[in-house]
Amino acid sequence: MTAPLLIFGQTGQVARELAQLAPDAIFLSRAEADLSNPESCAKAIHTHVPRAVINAAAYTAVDKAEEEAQAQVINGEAPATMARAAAELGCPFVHISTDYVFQGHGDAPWTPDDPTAPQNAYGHSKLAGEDGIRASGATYAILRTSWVFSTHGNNFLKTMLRLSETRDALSIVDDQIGGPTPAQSIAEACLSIADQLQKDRGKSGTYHFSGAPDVSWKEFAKEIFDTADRKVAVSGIPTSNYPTPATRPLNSRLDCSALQSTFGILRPDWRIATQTIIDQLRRMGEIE
Ligand SMILES: NC(=O)C1=CN([C@@H]2O[C@H](COP(=O)(O)OP(=O)(O)OC[C@H]3O[C@@H](n4cnc5c(N)ncnc54)[C@H](OP(=O)(O)O)[C@@H]3O)[C@@H](O)[C@H]2O)C=CC1
Ligand SMILES: Cc1cn([C@H]2C[C@H](O)[C@@H](COP(=O)(O)OP(=O)(O)O[C@H]3O[C@@H](C)C(=O)[C@@H](O)[C@H]3O)O2)c(=O)[nH]c1=O
Ligand SMILES: [Mg+2]
Repeated sequence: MTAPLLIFGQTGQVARELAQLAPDAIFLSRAEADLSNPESCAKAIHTHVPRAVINAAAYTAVDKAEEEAQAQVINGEAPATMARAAAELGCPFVHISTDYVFQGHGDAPWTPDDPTAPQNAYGHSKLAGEDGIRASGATYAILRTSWVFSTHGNNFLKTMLRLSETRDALSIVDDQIGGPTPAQSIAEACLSIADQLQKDRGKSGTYHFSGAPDVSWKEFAKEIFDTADRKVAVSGIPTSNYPTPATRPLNSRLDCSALQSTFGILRPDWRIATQTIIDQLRRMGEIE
């Protein structure tokens, strides 16, 4: 019998897509492994002796993270502790990180080696997790992605569809640019990376992965409304006109070429997934 694939997270956007693609994997809920108790996560890895570990759990409420110390433990300490346990067993560790580790100046796509400078507490917590994993001694892949959306959970696409039920005009920031990324594509990438790392530990490292083309949140919103046949007038506003507790980077473009050359994984066109997800939400009766 081959050892199982062990996945932290069960209810999140990426975790649910992983469950579709890898039904035989073991998925750990918060009750089974609570990331606010990192040792419980290390223990789970030692109990299951997996062939690889994927961490799809995280604290993702960006504004709330500004005042919740828990985010630092869940995103910072837990992944580092998991990676050390994986190193002890010699199994690869695949982890998802974020564009929010970057400062966000300029307009060039960030490469994996570019200097990081998070602008908010969530970004700091995710960078701490990355640093801990890189220092763990594990064979690892840190996959930085951005603007994740799917039929499940909380995401910008679902927020826009919800707002369109009651609003005929919306103001959306048009000076934050990035790549919306379907959760399903991230799940596919994580599974392929886990398999490839098992065969070739030399691929260990930090990589970028986001949907193409890069757009502003306003352009993403417009595509969502066009695709779902919603009549909403969208006007672009600068970030300064949409104050939030957490500062977001303006330039979230990610250079994904290293992932392509090392793992053969291409950027997905997020417009195709937008159509697919809206069709699915209709079939599920969640939208008209
Ligand atoms: N969402 C986005 O736009 C982006 C996400 N990312 C990263 O991608 C990864 C996946 O994100 P996504 O799928 O959107 O996340 P979601 O917010 O959809 O899901 C988060 C998951 O983490 C679990 N979780 C949260 N806290 C704990 C805890 N203390 N112990 C155990 N499990 C916990 C949640 O479980 P429960 O249901 O019990 O709360 C849930 O299953 C994360 O690492 C995130 O940082 C990167 C860039 C963009
Ligand atoms: C609802 C709304 C949002 N916005 C803006 C606010 C923000 O800049 C942008 C997106 O809003 P959100 O709250 O979805 O963004 P946010 O939760 O910050 O999304 C981020 O989540 C974390 C987990 C990540 O790692 C990032 O990659 C990114 O996806 O849209 C408007 O301009 N008008 C609106 O009516
Ligand atoms: Mg959010």
